[in-house]
Amino acid sequence: MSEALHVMAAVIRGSDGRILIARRGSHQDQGGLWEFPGGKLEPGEARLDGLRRELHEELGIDVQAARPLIGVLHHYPKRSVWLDVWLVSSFSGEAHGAEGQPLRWVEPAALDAYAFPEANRPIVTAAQLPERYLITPELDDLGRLCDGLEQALTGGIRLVQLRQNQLDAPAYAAWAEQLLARFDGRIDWLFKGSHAPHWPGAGWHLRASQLGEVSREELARCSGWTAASCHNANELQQALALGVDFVTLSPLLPTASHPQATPLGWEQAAALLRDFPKPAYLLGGLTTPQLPEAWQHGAQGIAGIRGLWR
Ligand SMILES: Nc1nc2c([nH]c(=O)n2[C@H]2C[C@H](O)[C@@H](COP(=O)(O)OP(=O)(O)OP(=O)(O)O)O2)c(=O)[nH]1
Ligand SMILES: [Mg+2]
Repeated sequence: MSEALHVMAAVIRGSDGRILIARRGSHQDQGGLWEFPGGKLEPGEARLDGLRRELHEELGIDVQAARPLIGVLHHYPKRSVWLDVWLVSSFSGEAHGAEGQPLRWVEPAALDAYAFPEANRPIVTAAQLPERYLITPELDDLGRLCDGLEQALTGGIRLVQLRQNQLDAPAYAAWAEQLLARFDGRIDWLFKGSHAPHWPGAGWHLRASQLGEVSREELARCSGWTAASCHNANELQQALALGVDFVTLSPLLPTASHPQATPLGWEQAAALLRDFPKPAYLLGGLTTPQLPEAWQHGAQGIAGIRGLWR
């Protein structure tokens, strides 16, 4: 990281949820491609100051609320860049291309249609994913699960992993189909299992032990989000090599569901995520008020069963 160019960049989210992108000039590095506005941090400059300065210079806006979103170290043939990307959720002024660059406000899902530099793939994913990832508790009754999910939706949850380790594969598939029908389009689901789920748009969450078994071809059969459970540097590397969209990293703190596991703690998690260029949710003993701490330690947000249920 020391020799990489430290670049501050912003995912700027307007009040309607759309995201601002700009087109790089043809004379610039990565010219002609779309980017998240920003630029090089100056020597001795604090990160947030650099972000404010760049957005003022390039867009004529003043940042009012921003927090870290994702850090991506990327090696281009001619230079290495550390893209230090923040989410800007409030600003004053009217954004305009102060350097003559074209701008566009885009729905998060539509970002996939734009050509970005190679380093940007995980930033686009981070811009599309929410800050919380709910993992369902194991319940013996589908009706109770539905009631709890309705409450979670009211509380702003929209990304959910169906974890029901008490069910065999056919029973699990039956629940999955009923839940897909019932919550039609309101939840982004990730399912577990030995094969990619075949339902359109359904995601797939791999156990750590599947990282060495699943092929990239099998992963590509999944039309929704792909994710993996990771617990150490080795599993994070495997997840990166396989090419999942995001991971969970656990256990952060002691939990009731995994009492025998040794917790990572905040500092070790932050050290692991510094070198990991994909969105990661911290998991284990966390609740919503700890989100800002998770962001400060390099995470996309938090995942949880009990901590996010109700
Ligand atoms: N701002 C920004 N830079 C990106 C993105 N993706 C990506 O690979 N980069 C690379 C391209 C450049 O090598 C570097 C950013 O430097 P820059 O050219 O924007 O720096 P700057 O605004 O200070 O510009 P300049 O005055 O040197 O032209 O990071 C992105 O989404 N936003
Ligand atoms: Mg720039």
